[in-house]
Amino acid sequence: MNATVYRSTGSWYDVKDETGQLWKARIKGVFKIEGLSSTNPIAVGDVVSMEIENEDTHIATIAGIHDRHNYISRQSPSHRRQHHIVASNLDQVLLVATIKDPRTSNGFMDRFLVAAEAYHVPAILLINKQDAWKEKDKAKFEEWSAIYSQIGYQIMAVSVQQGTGMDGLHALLKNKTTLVSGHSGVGKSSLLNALIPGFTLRTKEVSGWSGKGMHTTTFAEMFDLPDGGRIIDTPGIREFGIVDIEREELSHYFPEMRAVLQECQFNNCLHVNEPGCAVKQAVSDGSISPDRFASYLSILDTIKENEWE
Ligand SMILES: Nc1nc2c(ncn2[C@@H]2O[C@H](COP(=O)(O)OP(=O)(O)OP(=O)(O)O)[C@@H](O)[C@H]2O)c(=O)[nH]1
Ligand SMILES: [Zn+2]
Repeated sequence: MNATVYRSTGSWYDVKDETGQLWKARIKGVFKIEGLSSTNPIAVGDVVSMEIENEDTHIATIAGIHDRHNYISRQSPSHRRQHHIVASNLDQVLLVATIKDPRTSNGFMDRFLVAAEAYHVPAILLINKQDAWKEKDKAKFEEWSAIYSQIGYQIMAVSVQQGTGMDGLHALLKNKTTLVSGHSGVGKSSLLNALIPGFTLRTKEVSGWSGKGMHTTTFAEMFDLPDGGRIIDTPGIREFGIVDIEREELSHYFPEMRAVLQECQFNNCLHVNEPGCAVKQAVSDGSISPDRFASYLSILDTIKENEWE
């Protein structure tokens, strides 16, 4: 029987079978996913084949894993050469961001988009707290909207608190598996509460009193949407690592640069100060946003640093 992984807590997984029944499952045997050394053999979103161990207690064994369409991983903090798979089989990733209180930086959004490109997952930018915008904030949204929609990203404004823009969001999420991300304070919890019935309850249930304080789970968790579709929450994960990107390939993850870089004079052009650079030309004639180019240079810099570590 096939089942989908909804939650992972160490060696146990919550899986849902095709009839919608939940099971507590553990792995039988050894899993090795070729070409990738990961700290977790199974991740949220994985489709597994499951064998029932105990019908009454709903305990099952995971006997195999189906090929992943895609996945998002990050570098393991303790083992730099190993990856931790955050989630798999995603239709899209959604970044919750804000223009004020707090202001999400362009750099942060662009790093998210580069990661999404590198993992081949479509990305959506959801700009929350529209209700709090003054004229200059509206202007900022218009500016972002022009930049990002022109290069092919969905960007939309909402107020989770007031419910504005939520119809459009529901339409985007319907029947899709969407991983939701965002830094602290942007209203991600408020959003998930609005989308997922019982979200607060579920979160409380997985947290516990450890003696040192409430510990909240840092595992990704998947939830069903009432109208079809699934949401993956990644508590505690602030940013996906841009793992394994070479300096020479970074510009391929900026769609607007990808479109012109064949015209650079040198085919290994990094678009920094090489002569005959089509990307720099596009920045100066206004067809590539200077903010996006600044993000490119700043990410390029961090890749340079990594090489020396
Ligand atoms: N004005 C306004 N405030 C909002 C909106 N959505 C959420 N907030 C507020 O923003 C603050 C942060 O919201 P949370 O939902 O806790 O944000 P979070 O991103 O989960 O943040 P952490 O819990 O720190 O990870 C709260 O005070 C919310 O009431 C909105 O649409 N408009
Ligand atoms: Zn160039």
